[in-house]
Amino acid sequence: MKVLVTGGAGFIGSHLVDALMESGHDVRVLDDLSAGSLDNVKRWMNHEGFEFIRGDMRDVETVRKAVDGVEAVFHLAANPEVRIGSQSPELLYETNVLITHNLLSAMKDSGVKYLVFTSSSTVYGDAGVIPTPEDYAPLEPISVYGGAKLAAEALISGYAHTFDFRALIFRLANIIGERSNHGVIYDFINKLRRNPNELEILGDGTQRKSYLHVSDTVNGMLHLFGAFKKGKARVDFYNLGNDDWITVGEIAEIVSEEMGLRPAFRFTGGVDGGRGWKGDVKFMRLSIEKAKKAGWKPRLDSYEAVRRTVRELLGGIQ
Ligand SMILES: O=c1ccn([C@@H]2O[C@H](COP(=O)(O)OP(=O)(O)O[C@H]3O[C@H](CO)[C@H](O)[C@H](O)[C@H]3O)[C@@H](O)[C@H]2O)c(=O)[nH]1
Repeated sequence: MKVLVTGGAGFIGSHLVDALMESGHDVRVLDDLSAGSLDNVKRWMNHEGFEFIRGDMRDVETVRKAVDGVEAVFHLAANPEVRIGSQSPELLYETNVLITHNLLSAMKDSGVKYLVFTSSSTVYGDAGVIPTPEDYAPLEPISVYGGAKLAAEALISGYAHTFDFRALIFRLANIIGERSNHGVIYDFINKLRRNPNELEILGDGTQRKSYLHVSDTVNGMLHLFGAFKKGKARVDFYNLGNDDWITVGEIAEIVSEEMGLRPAFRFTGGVDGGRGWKGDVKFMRLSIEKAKKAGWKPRLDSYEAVRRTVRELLGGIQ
């Protein structure tokens, strides 16, 4: 199958590209390299069946060229920073909603049959039910980022029903692993490299969320896409996460231990009752029963995924 991966030079995208190439698909990547890196895909650069387009999806013509001739689009291009919502809401709109609309607009005049989208747990906001199932309502995001992801989901559903393609939407927990270049583990490692004696922790450290390793994420996406293709649903939704969860304070302990340090922890206190920033969901654990029933389960729990990621980012595991 010939596929387009938007954001394919990014963190999750490049791991997905590895898996797709390894299973013999033809892969075209569209990436503006704003957060991703050519290094992440360099092993495929001179490979038959691999094509790289550097381009910004805010440009409609770029997107139109990228979808030409592909059967499926994996849409991972996005700005993943929840925390910038109060300073740069327009940027989150453009890099999550506008680019998705440009993609849908290009897809309606093309032969693309499937769209796979990486949405986020943040669409649930401060969910009243934990673990939160896919049919939880009302969806009330508390960040501009979560709102942008939900808007993108809604547009995808509307376009899929109107223009006869099928869409699979993943609501991801906190995804971590090799090549990630943002988020709590990356931040803690960098802070401790700068000052090994003290670690600043945003919020009160009790923020508790599910973390899923990128290898489990990509396995889940491809397994469930295979199942989705055999089914009939026009649009379907799956949470991908873990059955357990871990606090930011516990993550700080694991990072310190793996770096061989015993820093003093300095909690900033944060906003709105100990959140790291405005819009930071404090408690997040998704129900993954639907994905499990379809035959997927994570290999690493949240604690194992965090420890493995710390080792990967420190350079121990390639
Ligand atoms: O230096 C830091 C950085 C983060 N945190 C805390 O660590 C937790 C996790 O923060 P991340 O930045 O790692 O991740 P987010 O929960 O904000 O969001 C991540 O997971 C979401 C889904 O759950 C989205 O998909 C999003 O794109 C992705 O970055 C937060 O509670 C935050 O307050 C700190 O205490 N100190």
